[in-house]
Amino acid sequence: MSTQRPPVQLVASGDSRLSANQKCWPAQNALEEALNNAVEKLGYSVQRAHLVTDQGHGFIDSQKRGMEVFRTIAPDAPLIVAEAVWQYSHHVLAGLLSHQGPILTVANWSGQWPGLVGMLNLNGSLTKAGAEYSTLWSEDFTDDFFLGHLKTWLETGTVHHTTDHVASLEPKWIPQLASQTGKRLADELRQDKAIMGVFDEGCMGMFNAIIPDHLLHPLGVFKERLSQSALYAEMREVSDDDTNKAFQWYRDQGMKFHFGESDVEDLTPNQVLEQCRMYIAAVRLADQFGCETIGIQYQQGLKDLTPASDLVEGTLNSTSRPPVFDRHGSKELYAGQAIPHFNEVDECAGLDAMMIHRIHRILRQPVETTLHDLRWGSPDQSGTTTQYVWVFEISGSAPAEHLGGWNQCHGYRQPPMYFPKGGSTLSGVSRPGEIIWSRIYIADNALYMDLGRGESLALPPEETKRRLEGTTAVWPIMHGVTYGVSRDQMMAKHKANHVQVAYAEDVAAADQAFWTRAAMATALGIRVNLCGTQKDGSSWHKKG
Ligand SMILES: C[C@H](O)[C@@H](O)[C@@H](O)C(=O)CO
Repeated sequence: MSTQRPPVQLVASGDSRLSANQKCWPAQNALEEALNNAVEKLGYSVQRAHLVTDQGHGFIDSQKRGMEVFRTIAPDAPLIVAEAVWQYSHHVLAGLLSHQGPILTVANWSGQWPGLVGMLNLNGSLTKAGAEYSTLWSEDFTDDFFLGHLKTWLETGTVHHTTDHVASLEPKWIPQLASQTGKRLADELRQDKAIMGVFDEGCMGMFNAIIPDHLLHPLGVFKERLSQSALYAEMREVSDDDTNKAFQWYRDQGMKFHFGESDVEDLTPNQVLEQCRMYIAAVRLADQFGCETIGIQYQQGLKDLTPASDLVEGTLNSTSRPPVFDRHGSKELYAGQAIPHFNEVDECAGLDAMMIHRIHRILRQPVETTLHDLRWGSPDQSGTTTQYVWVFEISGSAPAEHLGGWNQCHGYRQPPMYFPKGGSTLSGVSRPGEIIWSRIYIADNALYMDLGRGESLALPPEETKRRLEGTTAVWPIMHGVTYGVSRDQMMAKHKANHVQVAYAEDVAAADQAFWTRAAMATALGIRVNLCGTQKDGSSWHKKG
């Protein structure tokens, strides 16, 4: 039956780090086997467009390799991009943008490696580029949701997901006070302007994370393009005394570093000292260039020079952090304030964080915010809730305030396959509370914001352990619930790399912050989508 039809082509984009590609290859192999079985059951066949190399993995591991592979693929062939791992979108973007046949991105519903995140990054990048694609996910590729959609794609070349949980915001829905505050804050930003410091744009092929200047400038936000070499040079200027004081500060606050002996496998005090230097250097550069927010790319370039920047990033996002003085020791910089940091230079998240800070400051709500990956999700097995619980997790840091304070924070070594020079994570479990979640993304040459409400839940230790062990246990986690948005709705509408989260004191305060953000974003010209429902299940449009 299958022999009559041309085979579906399959490509797999990977990391650019050989160590990660080799370690994660077995998971990709297992995904492809299950996926091939599903396609074959439906009467079609799959052909891999590139083979396993003598390096011991079958991933496209660079843009160059991606272009070579795509030169061999018939331009109109049906094409699946299958992802079980974190991948760099630019490896395959060039080929996908000129491909004329139907494209399907697929990930396995597994937290083991960030494959879902990799696929979502690719989806966001294709969306920004205006490319047509369909997308699917599955736990074992035998469920009806997956097989039904796969059949449709094989037969018609597209899959449609209903997104009726999303409403395009009409300004008249916004309550008056929130509308006025949001508009005032937007006017201030446009009038006074603000600087976003970007340490090496284009982190890890995240095309979707780069906001084109012509979309950013009308908001009053301008990029200062900084270099990670400048950060490294500034680190070398930080005195041993200042470095040691910062290290002592973490210990005095009760942060628990999990040290070992081996620099290759374990976290060592020297790695943390280097991170303290980086933290001080980053604050000084932010001050020198007048940045309201900064983003450090870190994984490429910096990872071969110094330990990972996560501890730095989480610390910058915390209001309570080691004091930093200028080089002469005369003036404390950004005293009493967090300096919002957008990990992996996700500029969309950076813009969002900047808005959150301005809004939550005025509303006297917690300003600390972070992005997370939509890493995985699983129904709660502890009997605490019947709501679907996401694993919001990011690759190394969250603000200490989210994790319940510094004495609840743990510093573990970053996984060696990603970070050869180690570095401490800023890990822990996010405290329970009401949250506002959001994601800014680019489509149709415009900025969009999806906005929703939800909750960070407390789950018993065994359930937390299950979730950590099902993902990357050394990274910080939030047990996230999204009001009125199911797992598949959340996935289908996700066109960003990350999800941004901020807390508010209670339901009313969170709703107020939600509406004020909607108002500020609208006044800035960002197109806002309200997702899901209020906490009590009622729709957003009835309010206001
Ligand atoms: C270390 C990995 O490469 C991470 O960067 C990846 O899982 C992400 O967090 C992507 O947002």
